[in-house]
Amino acid sequence: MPQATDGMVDGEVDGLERPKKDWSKEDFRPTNSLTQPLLTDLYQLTMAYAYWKSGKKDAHAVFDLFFRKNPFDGEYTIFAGLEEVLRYISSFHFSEDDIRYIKSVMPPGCEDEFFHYLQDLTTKDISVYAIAEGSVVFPREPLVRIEGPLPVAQLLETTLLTLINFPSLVATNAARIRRAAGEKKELLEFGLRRAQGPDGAVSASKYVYIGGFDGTSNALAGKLFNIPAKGTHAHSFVAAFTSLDEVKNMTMKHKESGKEVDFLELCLRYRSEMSPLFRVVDDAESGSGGNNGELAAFAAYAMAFPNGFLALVDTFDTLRSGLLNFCAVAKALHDLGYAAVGVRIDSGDLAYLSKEARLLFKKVAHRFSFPALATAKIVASNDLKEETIYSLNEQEHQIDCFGVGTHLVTCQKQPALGCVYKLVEIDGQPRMKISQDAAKLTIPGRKVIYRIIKGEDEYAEYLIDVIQTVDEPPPEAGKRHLCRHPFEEAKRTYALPTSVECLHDLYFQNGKVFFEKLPSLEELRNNVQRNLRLLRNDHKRRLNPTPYKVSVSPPLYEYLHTLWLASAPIGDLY
Ligand SMILES: Nc1ncnc2c1ncn2[C@@H]1O[C@H](COP(=O)(O)OP(=O)(O)OP(=O)(O)O)[C@@H](O)[C@H]1O
Ligand SMILES: O=P(O)(O)OC[C@H]1O[C@H](OP(=O)(O)OP(=O)(O)O)[C@H](O)[C@@H]1O
Ligand SMILES: O=C(O)c1cccnc1
Ligand SMILES: [Mg+2]
Repeated sequence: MPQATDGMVDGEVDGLERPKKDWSKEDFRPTNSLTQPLLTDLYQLTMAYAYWKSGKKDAHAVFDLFFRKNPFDGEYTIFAGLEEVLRYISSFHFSEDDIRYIKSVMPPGCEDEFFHYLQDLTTKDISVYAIAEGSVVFPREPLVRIEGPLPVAQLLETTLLTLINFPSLVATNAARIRRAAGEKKELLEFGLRRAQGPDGAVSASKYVYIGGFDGTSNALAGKLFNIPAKGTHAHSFVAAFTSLDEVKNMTMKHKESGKEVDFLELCLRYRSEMSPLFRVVDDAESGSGGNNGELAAFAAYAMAFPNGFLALVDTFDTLRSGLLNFCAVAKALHDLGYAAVGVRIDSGDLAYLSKEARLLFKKVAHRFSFPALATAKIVASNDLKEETIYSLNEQEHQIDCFGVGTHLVTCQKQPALGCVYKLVEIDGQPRMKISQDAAKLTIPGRKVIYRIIKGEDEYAEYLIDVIQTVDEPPPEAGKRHLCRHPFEEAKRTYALPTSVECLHDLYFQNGKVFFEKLPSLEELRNNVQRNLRLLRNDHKRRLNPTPYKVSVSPPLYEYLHTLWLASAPIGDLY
């Protein structure tokens, strides 16, 4: 049985050096077999037919995928899902069975030749430009730019959106919870049972790891993505033991000497000696102190995992039973040469109970010459969310590890990110979706984003992003660059870059994925932390964060406004 040195029972992957990702060894297909060309809205297929029918099958289209508002009342988003997009695009193909189905649902009268066209359709003429996965991104920035034949690029819309919206949302949620908890705390994802189905769960486990969580209870996600799989135990394990008789006469050997002792007897002796510190009268017969079933469960778990003993202490009474039973078993383990790990608290006032637990650990550590107990790990769970963690911080909690499930994986505070996919150019002609609401205008044409960075090394920070047309020269380090608000004329600023990063890169062309540009999950996780370090604190704070500036270059401003005026009809008042 693999055991974690940090006490959580965990999978073998943790603690091992992770080898550099070798993509050639992978079957580069979508993780979820539901990710296939038919996983789209029917209207993509009907539009593809109408494009084909009207002679637009070879029109060259450019689509931008972007969102308009950051989630969770925040001012940043973590971009995630690109690898799955590439897995999907590179394996895109309609099966014969798909074609039969499409024929059956398309309006009657569609020409047969279209279905032959669909059957032979590939993404070999599609190019995918994107921002690196794990980057911090902002409203209106094209996260992905798809170029290629109109019907094919159109058919990708819905699937790409579903492959990016949830991953980016849940990775952002995780990054926010990491920020609330602080760098030093351990964060575990416990959401599988409450997630929106198997894909919601597995995706969440993957992307919250990228966002800054340390591990997951989801064993399949651990296996699929090499994420540390970790966990404690449930209330059912405690409830399954009702009396001390169930672990009576079980002996345990000393780790070094091999000397055998009656483990339960040792636990009972310590419980009795410790009970005054817990202000209970310990009487194993009447059960007036620590609950006997609970002690039996803890003893059984400790015997199974002597190096990884972490007890769920809130089944009966955290202060009077759970913590007492834990300390007694921990001391018995200590006598046998093992180190207990800690406790999990899953109900009640988590700040108060964690502080009381720490005090009791310190008292027992001192009284029983058992110093390691003073720093035993305290895990907390129970409906945790970002706000609760901030509140627990204010109350000076003593929690070392947060187990977070429902709110994290379902993104209860904001259950969807609103990425959209808009046509911005066709056959070299710019396209713009006009709206009364300036925030909803699309920025036309093929564009690229530059991120202007101020300062170096530990003083480096993101200053402003500037969207330009692909033909413009990039901003240069050390040269003032004029950046304009995309829609408000008076809002302009000069920015002086110390360095400039081009955010877009080419990831797929001529049917080939540029694997050398794809990071491993570990590298993605590091990329998120690097990006967040470079983002100023005022953009990241919880309350009323400052919006990060996303600007356009003067030529793009002119281009966009000329097109806007040309496209907006003029009214006639009379
Ligand atoms: N000190 C605290 N400050 C702020 N929120 C807390 C604190 N302690 C716990 N919470 C949160 O308060 C909520 C308590 O949930 P709830 O009222 O269901 O109580 P419970 O402890 O689960 O009780 P029960 O055992 O009766 O189900 C949880 O969402 C938990 O995360
Ligand atoms: O509260 P969440 O953030 O969703 O975290 C996951 C929850 O799932 C478990 O509870 P459950 O009652 O299902 O089982 P248990 O017996 O292990 O507590 C765990 O104890 C947490 O309370
Ligand atoms: O391992 C745990 O403690 C765990 C796993 C899933 C859900 N709640 C808790
Ligand atoms: Mg629970």
